[in-house]
Amino acid sequence: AYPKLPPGPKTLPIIGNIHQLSGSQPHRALTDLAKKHGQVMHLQRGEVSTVVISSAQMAKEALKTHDVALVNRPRILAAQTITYNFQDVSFSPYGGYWRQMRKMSLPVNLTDLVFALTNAVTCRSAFGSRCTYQDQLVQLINEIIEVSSGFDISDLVPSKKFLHIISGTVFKIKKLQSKLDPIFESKIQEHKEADSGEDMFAAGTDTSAATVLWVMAELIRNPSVMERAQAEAVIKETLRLHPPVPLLLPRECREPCETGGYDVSVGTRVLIDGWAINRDPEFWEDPESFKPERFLDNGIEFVGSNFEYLPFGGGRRICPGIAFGVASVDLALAQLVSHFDWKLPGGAKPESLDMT
Ligand code: HEM
Repeated sequence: AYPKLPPGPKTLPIIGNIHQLSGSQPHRALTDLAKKHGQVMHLQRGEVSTVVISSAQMAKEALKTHDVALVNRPRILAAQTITYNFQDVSFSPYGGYWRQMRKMSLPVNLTDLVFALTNAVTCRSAFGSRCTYQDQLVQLINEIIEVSSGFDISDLVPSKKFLHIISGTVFKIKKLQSKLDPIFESKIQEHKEADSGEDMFAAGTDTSAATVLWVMAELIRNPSVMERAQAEAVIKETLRLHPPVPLLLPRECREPCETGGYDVSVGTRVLIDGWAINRDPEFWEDPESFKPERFLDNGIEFVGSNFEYLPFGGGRRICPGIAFGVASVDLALAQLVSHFDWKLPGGAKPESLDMT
């Protein structure tokens, strides 16, 4: 017998439904289609048979009941190339290697990391871009701090120039300068030649950064929230309305299963529309409004046990970076919100912010 496929829009020859998904925000197109065809919907995207899930109840079936059946990722070409044949966590097939990779942890030198962080922040603010020579720069800055501490002979006996030469200080400083200059030169050169596209791309795809920016946008539009900002509730509400990975990462069926009464066969791509689910009026009162208060006492957590809230996905392939991601967002926001008042330039109205 033929498998019982979920309902879906009519397909065209060869392309199937691709024409209905063009544009930069497929989650919005999928959410609109699901309103017509249902919370479990079938689409043909070229050769790829795809099931789209757009409700908490169906997401629970997919991520909990059928977690093992739907635990694989599709073999996306870009991922295959960039990760040298799926050697990363996100796209490696389910199995021993993936399990090992998820567990992997390394000892770190916290001092180096913190230094690198503050340096990276400074570097980005000063130059507007990432530092190619960050390691060398950190090393150089350490040495510069050492010779600038005011305890060098040249600082203690400033008038006796010959001492500065004999002690080697002058030579040391000149050497530091000769190492530092080319780094600054190359930064200036890069800046002149910059096609800022790459940077924009990096920033746009960085989940934590995207979250911080969305929080800031929401706080500018909702100044009263800014005052009584309960950081975690604000972050949760922002991730509800603006999940940086709105369709989670795609799954691929590895064992036949049934979702919502429909058959899902091996090889079918399964997309979970977190964006639609996070805004489902059945669960969320006034779902389009930014109201962090709703998270103060609803007990909803990031960890994927509430299937009406899926910013980090769920099941075995849930995001392993939740704690890290939330901490980074929290850290950045604490700096931004507590030290500055934020308004739009030129007296622009907060309502004029483009929230798409
Ligand atoms: C606000 C920040 C972040 C958001 C919203 C986010 C969201 C997500 C989502 C939706 C998935 C797909 C889960 C699924 O398929 O059910 C995912 C997977 C993943 N995330 Fe995150 N993420 C964030 C930060 C991070 C950070 C900081 C790291 C690493 C330090 C990270 C590492 C990963 C990895 C490795 C996977 C693939 C897991 C697997 O396939 O087994 N994420 N993330």
